[in-house]
Amino acid sequence: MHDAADGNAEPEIPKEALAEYFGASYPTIAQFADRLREEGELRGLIGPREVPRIWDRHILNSAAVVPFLPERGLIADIGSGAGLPGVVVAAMRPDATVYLVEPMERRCAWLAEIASDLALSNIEIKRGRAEEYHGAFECDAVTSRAVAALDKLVRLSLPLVRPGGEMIVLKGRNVAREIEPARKALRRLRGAEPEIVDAATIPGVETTTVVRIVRQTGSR
Ligand SMILES: C[S@@+](CC[C@H](N)C(=O)[O-])C[C@H]1O[C@@H](n2cnc3c(N)ncnc32)[C@H](O)[C@@H]1O
Repeated sequence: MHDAADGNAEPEIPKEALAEYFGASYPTIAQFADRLREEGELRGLIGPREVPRIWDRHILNSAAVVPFLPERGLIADIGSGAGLPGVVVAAMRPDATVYLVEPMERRCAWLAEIASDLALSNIEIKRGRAEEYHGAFECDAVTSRAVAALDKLVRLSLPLVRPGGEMIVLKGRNVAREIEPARKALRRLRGAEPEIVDAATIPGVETTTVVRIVRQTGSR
C-alpha cells in the first residue's frame, strides 16, 4: 500500500476497510480526519507534509493504542497536541473518560472545539504540563505520542497511573535503546519491565511500536 513515488502520498486505504475497522466510531473519526486535513496545517498542528497522510500516519497510528486500553474508567493522553492519540481514543472508547493534558493554549482551544463539534462528551481538557497534575488524579491508563524520550515520559506519566494501571506509548522502531536510560526512573516509580509490542491496525498499513509499562502495586 505504500507505493507512492515520493513516499508522501496517502496510501489508498479503502473507505470500507476504514469503516469496518472503526465500526461505530467511524463517522466521528472521519470528521476528525477531515478537520485535521482542512485546518491542521493552518493552525500549526501538523506540518504540510503530513496533510496527505492523515489516515495512515496519524489516525491509524493513534488507533494502534486502543486495543491496550480499558473499555471504561479514566484514561489520560499527555501532550495531546492536535488530539493524537487522545481524540481517536475518546471516539473509540466512548464509555471511558479521556483527559487531554496539553500545556499550549492554542492547542487546547482546538481540542475544545473538536470535542464540542464532534460531540465527544467524554473528553475533558486539562491545560498544563503533565507534571503539574501529579497528585491531582490517577488513571487506569496514560497514553502519549511524540512527547519525549522514554526516560522523561516515565517521569511524566507513571505518577498519573494508578497502581496496576499502565502507561502506553506510541514510539518509533528504535525504542529499545531508550529503555536503559529509563531504568532509574522505572525503579523509583515502580514501573514494571517495559513490553514492546508491534501493533497492527488495518492489513497493509504499516505496524506501530507500542510500549506498555505497568505501574506495580505495593511497595518495593
Ligand atoms: C510533538 S507534539 C505531539 C503532539 C501529539 N501527541 C501528536 O502526536 O501529534 C508534543 C506535544 O507535547 C506537549 N508537551 C510538551 N511537554 C509537555 C508536558 N510536560 N506535559 C504535557 N504536554 C507536553 C506539547 O505542547 C506538544 O503539544
